[in-house]
Amino acid sequence: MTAIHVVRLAKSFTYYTKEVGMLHSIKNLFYRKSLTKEAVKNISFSIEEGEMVAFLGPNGAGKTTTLKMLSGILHPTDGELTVLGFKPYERKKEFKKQFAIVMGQKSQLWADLPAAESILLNKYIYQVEDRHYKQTLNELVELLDVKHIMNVQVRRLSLGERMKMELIAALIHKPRLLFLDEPTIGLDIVTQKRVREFLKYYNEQHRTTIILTSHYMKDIEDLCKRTLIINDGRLVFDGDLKRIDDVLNDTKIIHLKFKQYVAISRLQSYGKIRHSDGFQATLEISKERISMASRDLLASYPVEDITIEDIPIEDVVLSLYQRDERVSG
Ligand SMILES: Nc1ncnc2c1ncn2[C@@H]1O[C@H](COP(=O)(O)OP(=O)(O)OP(=O)(O)O)[C@@H](O)[C@H]1O
Repeated sequence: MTAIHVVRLAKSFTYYTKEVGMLHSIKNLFYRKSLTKEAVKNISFSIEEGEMVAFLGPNGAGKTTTLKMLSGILHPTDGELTVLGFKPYERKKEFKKQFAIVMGQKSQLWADLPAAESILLNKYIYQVEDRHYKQTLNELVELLDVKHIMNVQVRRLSLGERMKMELIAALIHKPRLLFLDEPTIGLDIVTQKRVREFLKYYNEQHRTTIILTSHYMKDIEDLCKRTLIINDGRLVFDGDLKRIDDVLNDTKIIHLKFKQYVAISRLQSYGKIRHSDGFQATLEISKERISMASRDLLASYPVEDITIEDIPIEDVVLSLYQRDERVSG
């Protein structure tokens, strides 16, 4: 079943500029210059129930605006939008019961109370039956290993502990759709991994549709088979991020360590030189030529060590932000 269906969705904001100074303030009483910002420009996509999809893009690309339209906070300017069979902007009670939002940078728990109290409050807001509440709470508490801190004031919890509580509070009513906005931001590597493992397991067990934004590529690589990339309000990539390298990038990186000095000019014919000091060199060589070039380098120069790497996925994604056309992966 399709969870989210979006056709030519668009959102523009009209806002007013105001110059500084008394004279301008008086002028503004009679005349205000209005500007229009097209934050989301005719994007179309569908997400099936149970999918875990990443939503990426540079700052100001239109991610939050899109997520706000999907959750009913903003009304679209144009286009069609169906989420779990509802028009989100109608804000029906039944729709609100079926999704949850977790934001890494903004807590939804009462800071002065233990998380258990906020979670209980959500039970009443979402009218979760006692039996289901106990069952879900036990499952989540066990999976996230937080039994010992359920009654600690939220403001006393570490960032990682708080994020686990945010997840429990968001999932206590078993939403069918979960929006995760930077869920691992600021967490140490071990806790990031723990949160990722939990999300993966939870998605597999409950088939909850999850949309995730994150600046950590590891989150996306580990969790999402599908990534939507938005740039300047347009959808520029829809596919598996692992495939983005095949589609967009035709080079690899080769690191060389020499036993003796090798002049930079002798390496230029192999490809683009990223760095060279005579004893170490880093080159970008086309994927087609990489095996021949490495054989040749080993045979012709006093090579002590050689490693071949893919271009980091962050760099490939960055190159996509600088292009205009859409790419499929
Ligand atoms: N209420 C508003 N009025 C005017 N412009 C807005 C409004 N909300 C967002 N914008 C503009 O729309 C564009 C998209 O903003 P949005 O917050 O969706 O980006 P984003 O991809 O979530 O960025 P970030 O990663 O920085 O959070 C930005 O240029 C932003 O300044």
